[in-house]
Amino acid sequence: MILVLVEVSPAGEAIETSREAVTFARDLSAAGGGVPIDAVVVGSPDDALVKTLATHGVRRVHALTGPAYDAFSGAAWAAGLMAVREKAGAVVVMAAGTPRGNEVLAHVGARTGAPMAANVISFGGLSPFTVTRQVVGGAALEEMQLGMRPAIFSVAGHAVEASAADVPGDGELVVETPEVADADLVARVVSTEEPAPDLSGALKSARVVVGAGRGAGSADGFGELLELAELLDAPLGVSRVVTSLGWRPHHEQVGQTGSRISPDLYIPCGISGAIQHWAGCSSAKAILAINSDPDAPMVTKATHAVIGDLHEIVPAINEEIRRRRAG
Ligand SMILES: Cc1cc2nc3c(=O)[nH]c(=O)nc-3n(C[C@H](O)[C@H](O)[C@H](O)COP(=O)(O)OP(=O)(O)OC[C@H]3O[C@@H](n4cnc5c(N)ncnc54)[C@H](O)[C@@H]3O)c2cc1C
Repeated sequence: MILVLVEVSPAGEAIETSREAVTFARDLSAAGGGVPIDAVVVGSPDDALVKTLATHGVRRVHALTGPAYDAFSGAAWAAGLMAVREKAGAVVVMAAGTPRGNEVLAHVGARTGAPMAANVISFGGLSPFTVTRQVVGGAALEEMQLGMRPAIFSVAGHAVEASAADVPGDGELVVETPEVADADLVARVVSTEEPAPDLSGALKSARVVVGAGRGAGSADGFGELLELAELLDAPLGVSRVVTSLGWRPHHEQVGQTGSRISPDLYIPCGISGAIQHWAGCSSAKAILAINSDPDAPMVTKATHAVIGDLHEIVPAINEEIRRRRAG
């Protein structure tokens, strides 16, 4: 049996990436000759959720209930998943590659001693059980063999498109109340708050983005860069160093842990082009790098580059734009 942890939204629906994981499980099931797929959800699912999972091919929906499951705890969810797995004999344990999915599966891996592959995008065969997964924030792919059972892996978001099965599953609801040790409840969510409003929208959809990195020099070093951004009607996008130092707000960050941008023109000034920054800007159609180091990765990858001090080059560009517009 293939066991898939399905995360449920506050509205009581299976989240899209979990439905993608179930869709991925169907391919595995077919490769294994029709291995049944069971889902584990935390809490009491309503009929609509059970029906949705059945539509996606799920045979049984195991609902983990009890006070231990009132709030998220990676260890407690893993204990529940393990209890269902031992009772029902799963050979594969999966989840969506969300922060929670990866955390819970890491606990399952630690408890079983089996390796866990995070953010898998495809599987290459059952013997040996081989998967391909994203590493370095999606910048590289790695092939991994999962020789032990259960095979444990999470599915990277949007690696497959969630879809209904040709033949729906039975969708039988099984209520589970597994024992959870006190030690598994030590780290659990005690309160939640609404996320801050997403202010990065302009950055993600901009045609031109002016970038600024450590080369700006200090929190006071952004004057001419902001001026260039205003002249080009472009938002400012910055590196993580800049946000970590508190020079600019986090919603301006570009990269693996910031916004992914795809403008017609990106103008990174004083940004080295570390792989985590590149992950967020590599879709730019053209890059004009301004940097004092001719060997900086951003310079070597750029469409065009100006080598020198940004505090001299950017004011000169601003001046030229103003002069041409005045003319
Ligand atoms: C898990 C993880 C996630 C991360 N996520 C992100 C992310 O989302 N986004 C991100 O940006 N980083 C991210 N990082 C950090 C990343 O590895 C780099 O440390 C960061 O991008 C470097 O920022 P920087 O280019 O501004 O600084 P530096 O690497 O220090 O580069 C500064 C550049 O400025 C140039 N320079 C200096 N002075 C001048 C001047 N006067 N004029 C012109 N050029 C000048 C230098 O030649 C150099 O190329 C992440 C790191 C980790 C480990």
